[in-house]
Amino acid sequence: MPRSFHISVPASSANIGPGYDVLGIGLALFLELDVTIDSKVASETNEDRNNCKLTYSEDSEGFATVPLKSDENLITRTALYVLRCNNIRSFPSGTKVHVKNPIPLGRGLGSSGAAVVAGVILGNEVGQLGFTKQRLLDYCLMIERHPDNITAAMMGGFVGSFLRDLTPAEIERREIPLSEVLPEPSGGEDTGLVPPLPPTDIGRHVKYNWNKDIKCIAIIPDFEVSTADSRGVLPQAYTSKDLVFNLQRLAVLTTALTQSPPNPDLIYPAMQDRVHQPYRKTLIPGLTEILSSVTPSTYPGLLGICLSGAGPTILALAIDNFEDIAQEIMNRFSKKQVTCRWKLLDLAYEGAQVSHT
Ligand SMILES: Nc1ncnc2c1ncn2[C@@H]1O[C@H](COP(=O)(O)OP(=O)(O)O)[C@@H](O)[C@H]1O
Ligand SMILES: N[C@@H](CCOP(=O)(O)O)C(=O)O
Repeated sequence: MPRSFHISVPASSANIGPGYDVLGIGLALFLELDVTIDSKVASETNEDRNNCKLTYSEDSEGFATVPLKSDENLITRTALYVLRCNNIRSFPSGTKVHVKNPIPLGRGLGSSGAAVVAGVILGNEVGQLGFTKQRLLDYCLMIERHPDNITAAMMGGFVGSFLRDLTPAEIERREIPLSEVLPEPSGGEDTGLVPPLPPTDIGRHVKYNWNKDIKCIAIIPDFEVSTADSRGVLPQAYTSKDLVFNLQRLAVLTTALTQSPPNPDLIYPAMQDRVHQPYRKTLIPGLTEILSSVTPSTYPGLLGICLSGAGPTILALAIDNFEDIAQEIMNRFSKKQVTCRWKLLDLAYEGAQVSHT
C-alpha cells in the first residue's frame, strides 16, 4: 500500500544575545519535505544505493549545491542514522523525498538544525518507529550537539534548553566523532555496523511565553559563516565578570519578552552579550558597530538586537518601524561591501509537524 506524508520544520534563531547554547526561537520559515513510499516505482529509486530518490525544488536555498545522494545529504543521512540504529539498513524501496527549503544555509538561521530535525523525523516515519518528540531530540543531539536550535525547531516557540549530566559511558557515546555516527558517504558496500544509539532523555527544555506583538527582523548578509568556524573562534575560558554579565541578562530577558507591553529599557540591555558576539566580530565585518547602530531611542519600536545563532544574520526584535530598522542595518553592512536581504518573521509556535496524506 503506497504511503505519503509531509514534514515541516521551522528555521530558528539561537542565543538571542546572552543565551549562548541555551535560548532559541522557532521562526515561521519552514523546511518542507513531501515523502512518498510506493514499491511499484522501486525502479525509479534504486539508482540510489539506499533506495531514496531525493529532489529539491528549484527555488530552494542550496538547490545548486546540496548533495542528492542519500548518504551525502544531511537530511537523508540523518534519517539513515535513525534507521540503522533500529536495525533497518535503508529506506523502503520506492521512497521519494522532495524538499522545499527557504532557510538560507550557513547564515545563523538554523538550517542545519532544521535539516537534522527533518531527517530524524523522516527516519522515524519511514521506519514506523513511533518515537516521541523527546526521544527524537536525543537522536538530533547526537548530530547537532548544542540544544538551542534543535529544541526550537522540534518544539517551536521560545525555548530554553540544557543537556542533562551524562554518565561517563554516555559521554563517551555522545562524543563519538560525527563521522562514526552518520553513515559515511561512500561508493562501497554497507558495512552492516549499527551506529551508536543516543542516551535517553539527554535534552531538557522549557517553553516560555512570548509576547505575540514582538516580531523578528532578520537581516541576512549574502555570505556564509559555518557554525563550526564560528564556534572555533570562541575562547575556552571566561572571566567570572563576563559570565555574571550574561547570566544576569539571561534571567531578565526570558521574562521581559513575555511582558505586555514589552519594555525596551529592559529588553535592549538584556540582549547584550559578552560570551560569543565579541569574538565573532572577526568573521562578520562591522559586527560591533552594526549591533550598536540602532537603539530604541533612535528607532522607536525596536526592542533589542543581536547576532542570530552563529551569524552572520542580525536579529532585531521590534513591534514597529521594521523597514527602517532593517534598512539602517543593511546600510551599515553595505559600507563594508556586504549586501543583504531582510525578512520580517513571526515565531513558529508549534515546531516540527508531520501530516499523513
Ligand atoms: N535543507 C538542507 N539540505 C541539505 N543540507 C543542509 C540543509 N540545510 C543545511 N544543510 C547543511 O548544513 C550546512 C549549514 O550548517 P551550519 O553551518 O550549521 O549553518 P546554519 O547556521 O545555517 O545552521 C549547509 O552548508 C549544508 O551542508
Ligand atoms: N548556540 C549556537 C547556535 C548556532 O546556530 P546556527 O543557526 O548558526 O547553527 C552557536 O552560537 O554556535
